[in-house]
Amino acid sequence: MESLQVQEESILIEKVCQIYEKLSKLETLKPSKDVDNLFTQLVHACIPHSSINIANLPANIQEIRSKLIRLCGQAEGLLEAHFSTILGSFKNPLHHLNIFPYYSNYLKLGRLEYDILNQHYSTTSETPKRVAFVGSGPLPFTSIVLASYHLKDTTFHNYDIDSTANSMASRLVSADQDLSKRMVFHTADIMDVTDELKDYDVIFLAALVGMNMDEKNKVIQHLAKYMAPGAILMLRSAHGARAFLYPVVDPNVLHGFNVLSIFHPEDDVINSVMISRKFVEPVNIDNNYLHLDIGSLMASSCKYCDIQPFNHPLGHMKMIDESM
Ligand SMILES: C[S@@+](CC[C@H](N)C(=O)[O-])C[C@H]1O[C@@H](n2cnc3c(N)ncnc32)[C@H](O)[C@@H]1O
Repeated sequence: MESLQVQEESILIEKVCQIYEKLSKLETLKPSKDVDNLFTQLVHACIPHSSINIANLPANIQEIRSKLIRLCGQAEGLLEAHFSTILGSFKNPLHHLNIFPYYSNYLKLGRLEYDILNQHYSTTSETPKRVAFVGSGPLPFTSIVLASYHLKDTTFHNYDIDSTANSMASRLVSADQDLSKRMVFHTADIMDVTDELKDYDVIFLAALVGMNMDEKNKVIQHLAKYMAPGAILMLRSAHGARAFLYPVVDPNVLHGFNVLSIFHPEDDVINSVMISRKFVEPVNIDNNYLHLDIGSLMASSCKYCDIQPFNHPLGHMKMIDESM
């Protein structure tokens, strides 16, 4: 690695550790000038470094990273609850969403996720009718943005383990004729939700559900078990130094799914977007049933990892899934 890059990365790591030290000493992570200032510094420090490979960092930095991700998750939850409370005081909260400082980021992320979903969802012009968002929180902006601007006939089922988050979230849409009917809220740990998961054409998994690799993989394997064959799983991950802020989803552990593409934004959208499709029915090859597990055969690069299947050894396999 170039010495300049090594130098830049050690400056970044020094800065991240300094910010972590200050955040970890704060009484509370509720929105305040100090908290906002520290997180703004953290985001501005991380965004430019998309080439750093977090997996190569030493154990002590990895430990700081996993603690920092939890602090970021806590602060995000408190920030969303704070603004959801303010928005809930308006007659129609949906007319005031832009008071949230990162609303434009959600508009961009929603557009990005919609475009990627649109590209892979289906060769026919149909759109998903039932979408679940897992980890919707007190400010379910992704569901609101998709329902308002992109998927106007789709019903959104929002799952959150926290009943307070759900009552705050449902308050935001209750005054709206359309969204009050198309936004449903379920209070549950997603790990306890089983059969109903097969009812969804698309499931979004929030970045903050599963705060480390093990927890994230447990949720993904649970979804793999209960989702309908061919249904789409949209995941939020992180790339480069953005992985100091959010958990990373490793495409190679998505057993049960074909990873169709991964997009790493270069602008101020923090999350990477990964789209995958649950395996279709087993394919009968000369009477030996075989699950289509080409995920592990996939080649992937970085930047825009539009994962293309190799000419895999079973090339003669009849693909039920038209998008292969
Ligand atoms: C604060 S929101 C933030 C969503 C954020 N925009 C994202 O993409 O992650 C994350 C929510 O996930 C919820 N959550 C965490 N683990 C969960 C689980 N196992 N089942 C359902 N909801 C969960 C938390 O209660 C929290 O409200």
